[in-house]
Amino acid sequence: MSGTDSSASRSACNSKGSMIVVSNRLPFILKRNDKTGDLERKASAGGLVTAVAPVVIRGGGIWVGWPGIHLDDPNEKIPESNPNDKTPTAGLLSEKIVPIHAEPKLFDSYYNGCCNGTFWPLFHSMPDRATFIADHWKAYIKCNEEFAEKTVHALHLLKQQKGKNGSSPPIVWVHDYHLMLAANWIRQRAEEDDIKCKLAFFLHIPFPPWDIFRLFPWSDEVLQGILGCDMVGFHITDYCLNFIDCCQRNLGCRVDRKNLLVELGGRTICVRPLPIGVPFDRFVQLAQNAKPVLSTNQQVILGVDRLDYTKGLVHRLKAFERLLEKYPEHIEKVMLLQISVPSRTDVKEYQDLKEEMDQLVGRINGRFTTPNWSPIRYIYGCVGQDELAAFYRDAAVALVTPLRDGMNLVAKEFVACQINKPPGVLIVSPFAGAGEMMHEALICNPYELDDAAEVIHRALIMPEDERTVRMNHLRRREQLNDVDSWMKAFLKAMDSLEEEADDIGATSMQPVTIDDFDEYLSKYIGYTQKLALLLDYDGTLAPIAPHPDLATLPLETKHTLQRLSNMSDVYIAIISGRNVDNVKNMVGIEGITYAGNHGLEILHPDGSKFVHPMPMELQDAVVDLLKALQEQVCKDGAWVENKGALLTFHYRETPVAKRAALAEQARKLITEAGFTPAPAHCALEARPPVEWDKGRASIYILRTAFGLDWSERIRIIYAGDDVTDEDAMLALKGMAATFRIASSHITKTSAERRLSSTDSVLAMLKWVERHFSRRKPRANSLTYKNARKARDTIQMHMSYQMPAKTSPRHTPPLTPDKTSSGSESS
Ligand SMILES: O=P(O)(O)OC[C@H]1O[C@H](O[C@H]2O[C@H](CO)[C@@H](O)[C@H](O)[C@H]2O)[C@H](O)[C@@H](O)[C@@H]1O
Repeated sequence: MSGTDSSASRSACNSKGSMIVVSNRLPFILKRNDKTGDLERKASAGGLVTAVAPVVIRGGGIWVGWPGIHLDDPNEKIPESNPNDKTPTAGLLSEKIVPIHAEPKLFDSYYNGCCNGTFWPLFHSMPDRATFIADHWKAYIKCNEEFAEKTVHALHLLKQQKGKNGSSPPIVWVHDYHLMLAANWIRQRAEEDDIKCKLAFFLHIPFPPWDIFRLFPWSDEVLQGILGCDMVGFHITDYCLNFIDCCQRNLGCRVDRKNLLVELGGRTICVRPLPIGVPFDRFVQLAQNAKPVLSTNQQVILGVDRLDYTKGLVHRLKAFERLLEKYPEHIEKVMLLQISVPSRTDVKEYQDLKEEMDQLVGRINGRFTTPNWSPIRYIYGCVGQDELAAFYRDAAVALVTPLRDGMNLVAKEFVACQINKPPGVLIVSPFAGAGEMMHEALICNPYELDDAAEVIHRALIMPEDERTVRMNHLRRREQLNDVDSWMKAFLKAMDSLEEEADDIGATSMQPVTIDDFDEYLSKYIGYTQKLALLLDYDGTLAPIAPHPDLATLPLETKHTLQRLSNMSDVYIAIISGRNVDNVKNMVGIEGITYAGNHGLEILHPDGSKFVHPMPMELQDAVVDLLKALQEQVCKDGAWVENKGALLTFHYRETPVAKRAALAEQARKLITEAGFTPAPAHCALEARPPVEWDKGRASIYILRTAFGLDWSERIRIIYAGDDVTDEDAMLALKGMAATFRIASSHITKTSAERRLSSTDSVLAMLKWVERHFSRRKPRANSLTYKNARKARDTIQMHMSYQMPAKTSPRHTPPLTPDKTSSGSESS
């Protein structure tokens, strides 16, 4: 028995039957010892094997697969594992192995021809790279028959061992695109032999949309083969829906998209998203123990991939080149470390890709290299687990930008190894399964080189607190959803098959009764323990009025907010462009957080205040600008609101015909004074040249003001109506449900949803109230004590600089800057 004894394996063996795993390869490969001529096992350290092998071993199950070598004598005995082997497969006795033997030419046609020449590119939505050759397909059928036959043999072996009235029926779990036909034959043969079993299939690569899938001439057979199972698993819901769509269109199956069910020949097949994870704790351990291998003070951008055309490596290098063109400030400051693991090296396409990569690396290095620095360090080869963990741990940015990928475990391994403080940033392609769940990563379309360069730039300059919040979320999710929990989810799905399979008739007829918030927010909030509500004031909570003093909070909104503020699990901050005392006055609720001047001042519920430091020259500049605006543009009803650190030039009461000219004049004055003019509703905000906005303020509030314990499940909602709210929506992208309030469609927004008015905001708040209403009121102010502690301990990193009038806005340092920390006063 191996040392690995996962909780998934223990739960699998409480009451369940055995498991037979069927995969193209066994969980180890056989090699012949050059000297002795004996066969030896070479163990696999992959995450999948780590999770699945213990379950098979503990349940007395069997593994069916190809041993990685063509044996002259198919009866040659499979050796036991080496006594020093500590990997999870060590306990898999040779009697629990059923090896596949196939004639080498046939196997080549099946494996290289059909699996990797046809299904691999087609299922990755790259049909131009796919070949459709009848002989390859015939070989695929033959090999799948062989796998099915050997699996039925394994079922017989189990039946003999357990006796006729033994435990519950075994689970037969067929893996991946190599074996899409096997399940149907296993079912038929098992039925003929009167052997009961539950059949499952899991696809590790994407399942393509119908328009791509139907290009395969024998696509119906593939679907029928998979539908031989009771349960079919994919990484993400999109692939499930693609599969269901194909079943309906190709085979005319009755389907239920809501409950993910397909009906064929009187049987109901459950389709389930089962996103795979990584052995999180193992990677943490590796990262803790690995010695540093990167001796550089440059920011390292890391890429780790098999050298495969699906991984977008050429696009990645070009995006990096674009970054250096657009942002030369990164020259000599950053380095792209690309590790490309050799793969399918005897296939022409892969050889061509290697050639292209070699040339591109040479060209980019040739173009940008300086005497002290080369932009790309390229490793073509394998790296050990320890070294890999060190790369993951010490990289500033991980670039995971495949053109298409079933899941992508590099993204997850990177996150697991990010144990350093402050952490790095993950960039993921939306075309990887990982991109669907890792919301807090920066999303980057690898095809759009300019945008990719922008995203890399954003990652390189991302403030420390934003990096920390994003990485905390990412790590927590991956720790919860590690490979063991994937295994558990699979076993649970197999357990509940009977109940779910009965549902198709009943559920597909049910009318949809849920409203918009139910659809969007309940999915997002789910069983959340805590909710952070970040709300803008003017135009969001209060309708726009002719004058700021008249923009009062509607009573119903006030009462709803009041009740929400008394709920133990709801945390509220009002984040406004008004000055903080003014907005607190307008809202008039005690015990919540107020941020004024777009977050430059933050008033905590306990009365203490955070004030972003404002150097003298900037204070003087505000006074000068106020004077200039008052003297030159405060006419025809226009006026300046003096908010202390900030100014707003209002022209709502100016006749429409005169507004544009007046606003233009004001814009000039604001720019000349070294401030940034930001358009608001009939107003121009003069924003100081500081890297602090509603985005940074939101992150600060979430991290410190609320005193939240991030090991709990926390959800965030942000709502705002203004361009200044876009800063927050961008900073919270992927981490929050975001609403932009606008009466009509807006083209440029980072928000996920639009709400048409302040009335819709109230409706949303009431939805939240209903959702959380069964919880107890806040007992004491312990939370705020925690918050105070958190604020006291956090290092704020911000600095001001009065820029030369034409220079870009100042970027705060990435390392703690003790001389310019924000001030806290009670
Ligand atoms: O961040 P917010 O809470 O949305 O504040 C943005 C600005 O709101 C106020 O001005 C706007 O609302 C006024 C009242 O409805 C309206 O008269 C004006 O035309 C709007 O621009 C406030 O006066 C500003 O200080 C805020 O920056």
